[in-house]
Amino acid sequence: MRLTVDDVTVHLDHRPVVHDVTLEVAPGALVGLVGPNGSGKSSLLRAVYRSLRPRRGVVNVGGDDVWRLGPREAARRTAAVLQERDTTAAGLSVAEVVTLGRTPHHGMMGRPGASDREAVADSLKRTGAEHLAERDITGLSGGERQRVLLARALAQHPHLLVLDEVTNHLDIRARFELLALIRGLGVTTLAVLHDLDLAVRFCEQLVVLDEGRVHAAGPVLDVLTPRVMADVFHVAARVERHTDGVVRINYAADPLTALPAPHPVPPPAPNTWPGSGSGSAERSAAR
Ligand SMILES: Nc1ncnc2c1ncn2[C@@H]1O[C@H](COP(=O)(O)OP(=O)(O)OP(=O)(O)O)[C@@H](O)[C@H]1O
Repeated sequence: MRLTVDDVTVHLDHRPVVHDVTLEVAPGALVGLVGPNGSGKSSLLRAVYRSLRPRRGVVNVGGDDVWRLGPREAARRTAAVLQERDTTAAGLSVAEVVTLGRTPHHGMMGRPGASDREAVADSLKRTGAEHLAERDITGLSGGERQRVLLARALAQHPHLLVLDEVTNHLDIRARFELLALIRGLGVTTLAVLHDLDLAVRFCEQLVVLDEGRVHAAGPVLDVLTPRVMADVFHVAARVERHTDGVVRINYAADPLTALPAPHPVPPPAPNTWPGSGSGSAERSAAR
């Protein structure tokens, strides 16, 4: 399903923190929502997953304004994975936590049936968390826990997934694994990502928020120009597609002042490190 956010303004504490934001996520696409601290990313996301009512504007999922749907119908469409440590699940097994994702389908009082058990098993499998099913949720590592929370969201069978900094606190391998998993899901996803290096690698499209407004939106290479890197993120960097096809950020030697060279500098050839012996070969060749 398609997500459209149309002219949304969000107030917190009687002041606007998100101003007139319009954006779109095509069905099945993964769009990264990036921006500096305090730019309004989480507040905008809250308006999308129906936790903070916008002062103005419309959030539309699959053709319906989510703020006009009942909470249960909205929960059937949208699942959120957030960065906060969710203590409501303390004492539950992983399988029980993932089963909570089925609540919008069978209701608070309803008992999970065969289709719910199937959905739980399937989402544990898709997230590689089957082996954790009987573990207590509180005893998991940060990476394991994020997988389980993603499994709970998938068990909801959402049409839209919203993710708020789900890679925080994960080690580098776990970050790559989680984002590769999310990208492979094929579910329409809007993800707040703090780590720009991961955002450019895994998202085809980005929305850059700055001071609550959309500063730029579109394909990564069009959006993260040196100008935007400087004006919004206040660092000197170029975002480039390297010869291996991967988009990477090339930061200046001193990212706080100078721009890097226009093209990535190739890494030194093997055996040219000081003391490796080939330096002397080079020197003799130069003689
Ligand atoms: N509960 C609140 N009450 C009042 N102001 C808030 C509240 N939560 C956030 N804000 C303010 O709203 C603005 C946007 O905050 P928000 O958390 O949406 O930004 P963010 O881009 O997600 O930030 P970060 O990258 O630091 O997580 C900030 O100025 C913040 O101080």
